[in-house]
Amino acid sequence: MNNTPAIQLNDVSKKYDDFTLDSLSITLEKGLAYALIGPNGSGKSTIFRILNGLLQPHTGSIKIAGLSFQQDDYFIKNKIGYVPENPIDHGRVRASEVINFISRLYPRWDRKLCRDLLAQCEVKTDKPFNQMSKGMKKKLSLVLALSIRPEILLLDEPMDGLDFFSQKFFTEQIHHFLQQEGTSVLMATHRVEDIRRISDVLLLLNKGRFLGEYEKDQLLDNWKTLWIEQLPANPQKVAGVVKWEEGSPHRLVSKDQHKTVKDLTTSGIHITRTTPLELDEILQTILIQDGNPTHKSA
Ligand SMILES: Nc1ncnc2c1ncn2[C@@H]1O[C@H](COP(=O)(O)OP(=O)(O)OP(=O)(O)O)[C@@H](O)[C@H]1O
Repeated sequence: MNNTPAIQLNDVSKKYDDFTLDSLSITLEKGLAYALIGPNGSGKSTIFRILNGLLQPHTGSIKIAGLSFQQDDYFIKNKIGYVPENPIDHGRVRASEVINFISRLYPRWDRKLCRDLLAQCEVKTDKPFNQMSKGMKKKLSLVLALSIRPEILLLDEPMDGLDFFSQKFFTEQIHHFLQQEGTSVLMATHRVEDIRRISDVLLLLNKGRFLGEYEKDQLLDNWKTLWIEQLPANPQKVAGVVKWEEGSPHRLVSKDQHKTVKDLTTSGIHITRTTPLELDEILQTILIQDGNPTHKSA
């Protein structure tokens, strides 16, 4: 089996007047789904454009399936299915002509898959592109990206503008590619449902700075809310505690429930209840606090 990573970024940086993508080094393993998460303007689309070869970084090196753009631009582009945040504007050209044109650029183009996907998600191809609705354009963009039978799917807000049925339909298609075709996925999204349904690993970014990678299931297992009647003298010193709120009972949020339980038990503090945390609260806490415990009074 080929274990070459899907994507490797080493010390990649990009500078605009008021924004710097700061020395990003990450490795994305083959066959996994990664969610790129960060507030508006944190650099997600910039990373996608760099990965597509549309934007040159100021420093660093990029490998896609072990290949670099300098040596293998053509081979790399054949491997990537890209859904941009805003679909490319094809003006008055009909969707059928767009499909025809794109199909000739990709050697692995799957004509039957394209036809089936278009029929199932009800995209009509006889309309000029600029007369299609926002959701229809996004669906066409997804169908095109999947029909090239990509090794790597780069999805920038893929569900933005889609109705519920289409969201479900394309989530299933992405799962199919992940599980049956070994495709690797990198998806930028602000939607917690998409992170929950599609991703294995979360990559967190804030203001151009990479905060770290987290396995989604581990995050949900480790982060818990612990309810206690008696507050420790120094809650910030209890292992794993990232924030606490005074109340009756007091609420402790732990990023490592086992360590926190052990510490509290050693101090003789009784935990009345342990409850799960929503993924959005976990992500928000990591993004806002950047590792520093916070406290809310009653
Ligand atoms: N061509 C450009 N010239 C100057 N600044 C740019 C350019 N493109 C992006 N930026 C800036 O880079 C920063 C990151 O933008 P980017 O689009 O990568 O963020 P994002 O995380 O995708 O945001 P969002 O979640 O809102 O889509 C922003 O401050 C943006 O204004």
